[in-house]
Amino acid sequence: MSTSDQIKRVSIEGNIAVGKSTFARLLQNTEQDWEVIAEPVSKWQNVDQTNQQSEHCPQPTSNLLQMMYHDPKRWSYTFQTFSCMSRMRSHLQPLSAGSRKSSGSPVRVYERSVYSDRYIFALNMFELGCINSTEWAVYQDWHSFLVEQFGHRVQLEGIIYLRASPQICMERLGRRGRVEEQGIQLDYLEKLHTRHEDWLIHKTTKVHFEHLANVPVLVLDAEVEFEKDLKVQDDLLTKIRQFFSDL
Ligand SMILES: Nc1ncnc2c1ncn2[C@@H]1O[C@H](COP(=O)(O)OP(=O)(O)OP(=O)(O)O)[C@@H](O)[C@H]1O
Ligand SMILES: Nc1nc(=O)c2ncn([C@H]3C[C@H](O)[C@@H](CO)O3)c2[nH]1
Repeated sequence: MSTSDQIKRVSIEGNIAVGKSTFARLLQNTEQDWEVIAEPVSKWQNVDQTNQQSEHCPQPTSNLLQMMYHDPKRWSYTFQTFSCMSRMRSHLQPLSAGSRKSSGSPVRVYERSVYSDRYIFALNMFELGCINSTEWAVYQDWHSFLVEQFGHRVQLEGIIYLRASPQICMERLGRRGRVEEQGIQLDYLEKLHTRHEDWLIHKTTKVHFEHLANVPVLVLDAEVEFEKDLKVQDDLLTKIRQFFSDL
C-alpha cells in the first residue's frame, strides 16, 4: 500500500469563528504525522485577475469574500464555485515530504471541506434566496460530478465537529475583527449552526455520497477556552488521538 492509500483524511467543521484555525494550529504543533491544510481564505480575498488585465479592469486582485458579504444575491454563486474549487485543490494537493516519509500513521486535517461547502454554506445561501434555483441545480450538478470523478482522493475518513453556541461564535468573530465580516448578524450564525446540527448531529441533511453518510464524527465542546489552558488542550488531544486511531 502506498502512503497516500494509508493516510487518513479528516476535516474540521464548525461555525464561523468557532476556533477551527486555532484548533488546527494546536494539531499542527502536536504531531509531525498530522498535516494541516488551512482554509484558503486569502485566495478568496485576493482573486488573481492578472490574466484579464485591460484598461477596463486595471486592478490585479479582487476581494470575493468582501463582495459576497456586501452583495450576497449577486456574488454567492460565484463565491461558492470559487470556494469549492479551491477546496477541491486542497483535497487533491500532493502529500508533504514529511507525510510521504512517515513510518507512523499520517493524518491530513482539512479546515472545512467540499462537503461543508455544499451542505452548510451553499445550501444555506440557497435557502436564504441568495442562490437561485437554477444556480443551485448547476452547483449541485458539477459538485456531484467532481466528487464522484475524484473518488477516494476527496473522501474523508472522519470529521471533527467543533461545537459552540452561535452567541459564543459571534463574540469571537467580533474579537477577531476580520473587516469583511463586520456586517454579519447573529441570525446568520444561528442559521449556520442549525445547518451544522442537521448535518453532523441529527443527520437529517440529505447527502448524496454514500461514504459521507457513514463517516464517523467526533463532536468537541468548543466553548471551553483552550488556547492558554494546557489541561484542556491535553484532554482534547487525548480524544483526537483515540479518534484518529479508531478510523
Ligand atoms: N476555545 C477558544 N476560546 C476562546 N477564544 C477562542 C477559542 N478558539 C478560538 N478563539 C478565538 O476566536 C477567534 C476566532 O478563532 P479562529 O480564527 O480560530 O476561528 P475559525 O473557526 O477558524 O474561523 P473561520 O470560520 O472564519 O475560519 C480568534 O480570535 C481566536 O483567538
Ligand atoms: N458563503 C460562504 N460559503 C462558503 O463556502 C464559505 N466558507 C467560508 N466562508 C466564510 C466564513 C468566514 O467569514 C470566512 C472564513 O471561513 O469565509 C464561506 N462563506
